[in-house]
Amino acid sequence: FKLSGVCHVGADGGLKDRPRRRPLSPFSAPSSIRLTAHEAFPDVAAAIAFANVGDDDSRNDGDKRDIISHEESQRISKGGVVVIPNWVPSGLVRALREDARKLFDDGQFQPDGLTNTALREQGFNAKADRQTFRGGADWDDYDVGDGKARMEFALRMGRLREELAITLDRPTLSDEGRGEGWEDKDKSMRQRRHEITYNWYEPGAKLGRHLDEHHEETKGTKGWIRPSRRSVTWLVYLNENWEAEEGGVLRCFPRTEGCISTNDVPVGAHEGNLQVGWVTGGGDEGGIIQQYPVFLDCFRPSGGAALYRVVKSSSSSLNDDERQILSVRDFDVPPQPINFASFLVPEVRETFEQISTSRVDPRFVPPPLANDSVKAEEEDAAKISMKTDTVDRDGLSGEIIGGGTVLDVTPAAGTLVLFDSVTLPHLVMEVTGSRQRIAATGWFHEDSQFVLEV
Ligand SMILES: O=C(O)CCC(=O)C(=O)O
Ligand SMILES: [Fe+2]
Repeated sequence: FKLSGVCHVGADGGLKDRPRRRPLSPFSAPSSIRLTAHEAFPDVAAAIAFANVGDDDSRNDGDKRDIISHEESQRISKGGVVVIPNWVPSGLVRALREDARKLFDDGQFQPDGLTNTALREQGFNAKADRQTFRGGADWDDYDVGDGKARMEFALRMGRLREELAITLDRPTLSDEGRGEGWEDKDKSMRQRRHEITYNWYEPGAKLGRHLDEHHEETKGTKGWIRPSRRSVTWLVYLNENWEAEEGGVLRCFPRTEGCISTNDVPVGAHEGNLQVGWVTGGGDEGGIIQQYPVFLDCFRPSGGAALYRVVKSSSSSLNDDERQILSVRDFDVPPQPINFASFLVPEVRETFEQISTSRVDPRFVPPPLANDSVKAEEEDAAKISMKTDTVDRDGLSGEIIGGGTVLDVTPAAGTLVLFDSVTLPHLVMEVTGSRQRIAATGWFHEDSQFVLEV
């Protein structure tokens, strides 16, 4: 085994003063996975851990780069999308693709994330809907497919998660917790804290615009149940030589490049309060329209909720941020569909953009409004086609709409995509070619703000 890369994370002297770094050995990759591997493969688990740390990926070669760069992780914090081609070595990509195919042939995938069309017709349609191999109990189940490749990949993702816990200053990302129901004899009840899955789109399948996580207070009776929530979304595509004409593009809706580069308030959550929108403010600097995340605090001393933005103080201490309350008075969060703008002071209301509304997110619609949502989806499709400008970054193209942009990512083998799970709407365009679109996808979790005792 190559041992040269064993200390690759610690070897970066530049990381020393980042907060809360935990000592990281190859074996501190998810212990949950390691334990199971030992159970199943007592002697190869260690071998994989070592072999993998020194793998021949150029990103880990002598340039002492981390598993992702500091700039890349800052892009997530600022509300951007990180896209890194060839992040997973091609041999591992091939093994995972073959594994997914085998699992699919064995009937191990389940329908998941039904499109609106399917909801209307009350049924799953393989030609229209995405299907998933749930990581829960099965990701490290050595009885099916290529468990060794899946573990090697899980270790790699575990190292990335540890890195993000530090660089994003989201310390509870590094908690490995087995997750809910792990002791449960019924496998289907078991859940990992950090989700890891394969997903599969037949030709014709697509996934509507959505967010991967929402503020618990907006979830009605489904809120405040789980001890952890989705924090960072990751996608790794497995499709060899995927061509643009084959469709299946991941369409993301980040802010503009200018806004991302000037944003100094971390997106997603502030002191446990999740982000629900954006507001324009402070005039435009050099032609750049600045937008700031708007957070929802539902634990105000009044017992009600308030919307606020964070104003960075001029002092360098991170704890000196001030909350600028943007709502007229404290309020009770109503049931869906929620229009947060109605609680805002008039000056702010005009530029407020809610991240997720029933109009732009088909999954955010309560059942009685299903027909409206269809209309909304059509309106939205029209809006998406109204392109006003284009951007080009690192060969990725997108079109600017409203206060944000559209960023399209081709699902090419080995490409890693990362973004904050709360702040970034996205969708998968229809697969128009004749072959399946296959990806490994997952969510790194951080602690929920709190959990209701039931
Ligand atoms: O497969 C993709 O590119 C995105 C999938 C997705 O958005 C999801 O599973 O939530
Ligand atoms: Fe998603």
